[in-house]
Amino acid sequence: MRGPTALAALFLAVVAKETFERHQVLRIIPKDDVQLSLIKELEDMIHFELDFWRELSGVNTPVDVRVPFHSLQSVKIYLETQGIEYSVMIEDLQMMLDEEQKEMMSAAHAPKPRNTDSFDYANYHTISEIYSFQDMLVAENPNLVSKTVIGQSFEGRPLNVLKFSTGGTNRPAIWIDTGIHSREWVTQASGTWFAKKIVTDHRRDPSLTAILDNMDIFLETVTNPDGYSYTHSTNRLWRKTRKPNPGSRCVGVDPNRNWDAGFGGPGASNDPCSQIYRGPRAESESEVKSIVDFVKSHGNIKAFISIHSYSQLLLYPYGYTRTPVRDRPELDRLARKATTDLASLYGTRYTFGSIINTIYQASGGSIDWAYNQGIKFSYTFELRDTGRFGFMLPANQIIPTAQETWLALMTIMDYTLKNPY
Ligand SMILES: CC(C)C[C@H](C(=O)O)[C@H](C)S
Ligand SMILES: [Zn+2]
Repeated sequence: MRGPTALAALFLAVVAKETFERHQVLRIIPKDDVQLSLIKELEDMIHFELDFWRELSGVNTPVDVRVPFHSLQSVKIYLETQGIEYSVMIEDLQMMLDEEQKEMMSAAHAPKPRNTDSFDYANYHTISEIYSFQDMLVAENPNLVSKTVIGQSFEGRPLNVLKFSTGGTNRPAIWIDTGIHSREWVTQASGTWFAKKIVTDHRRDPSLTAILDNMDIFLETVTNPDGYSYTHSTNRLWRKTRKPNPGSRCVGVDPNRNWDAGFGGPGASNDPCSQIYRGPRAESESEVKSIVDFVKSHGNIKAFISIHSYSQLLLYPYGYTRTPVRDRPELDRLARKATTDLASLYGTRYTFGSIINTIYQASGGSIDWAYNQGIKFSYTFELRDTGRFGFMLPANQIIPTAQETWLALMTIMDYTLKNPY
């Protein structure tokens, strides 16, 4: 594209992008139930346009919230007059975004990778770069990797799933998804790294070879493509899908509240403007329904792992109820071993436990649905970090994050192989 059209495109790109000058991310620590309800009231003050990065959970559990500059003074006065302790986690969000953009722009000038060996795993990529990576990986490894399109997003993008298989028919399988929340960029990047790792280590790592001699792995790396594309084009902090909500000016459904598991209960919102809007009905989002249909038609998925960021947590069901799952002791033991193995590489410390006891109540979540389908080893990861950068994790942490997470994934996959059910 040359001349005026390129200039117009650049102008549109600059104009279209939402900016976050002097937005701050505050970390609020509610000390008691009174302060919890005061923060809940803050969440209901929609004119403040608060974006909760970590939802309200319990006493002494941090709540992270992005506060637009126009609300900053009022919110700080509200907190201070109520004696609610807070700290500034991110001073100026736009400065972090500019830094990230600069890194991406310099990486974008690098020559296009001709193969998956020269792909730049240490940087964030656009959806088209990830799609072409997927096609290169398939082309380079026809005997191990294939691509299945399990459906289309609302805006018509393919929902690509990479299948890693050494043969057999309908073997027991592992499901891994990354990027269901589009702003959690380290997860799509880690998923891309996982895909290459499987190909690199197959026939070299005895544990992975044993897994692939007996099981298949299904990996969806861009699980919310419309949202991911929107984080590049318009709003870096977009979390939901991009389907308009009839009767509302607000767009999108939280794809991790849209599953048929405790759907519509506490821990989701019926407000289309909420970041945790559950949608008009369970499985209303094609990005969710496509996975549901795929898992049901496959019928032999033995582990379901959904990867998010941030907070460094390994979570198992349930999120929608305090009732412990039947397999809680086993899931807890496996989570302990997986997080220990993860920490063995760089010392990254994870907390583990059930969703509702470890982070907050969340209804309509993917792994609750998977567990209720009979998929015992259902886990949600929350990757790095614990809030210093949050969703804006610097690209130099992509590979270390992926490497350490892979150790935990191998622990879970190896255990699944050795404990058939
Ligand atoms: C299982 C839930 C609590 C995971 C969480 C969310 O969907 O809110 C992500 C970490 S964003
Ligand atoms: Zn998430």
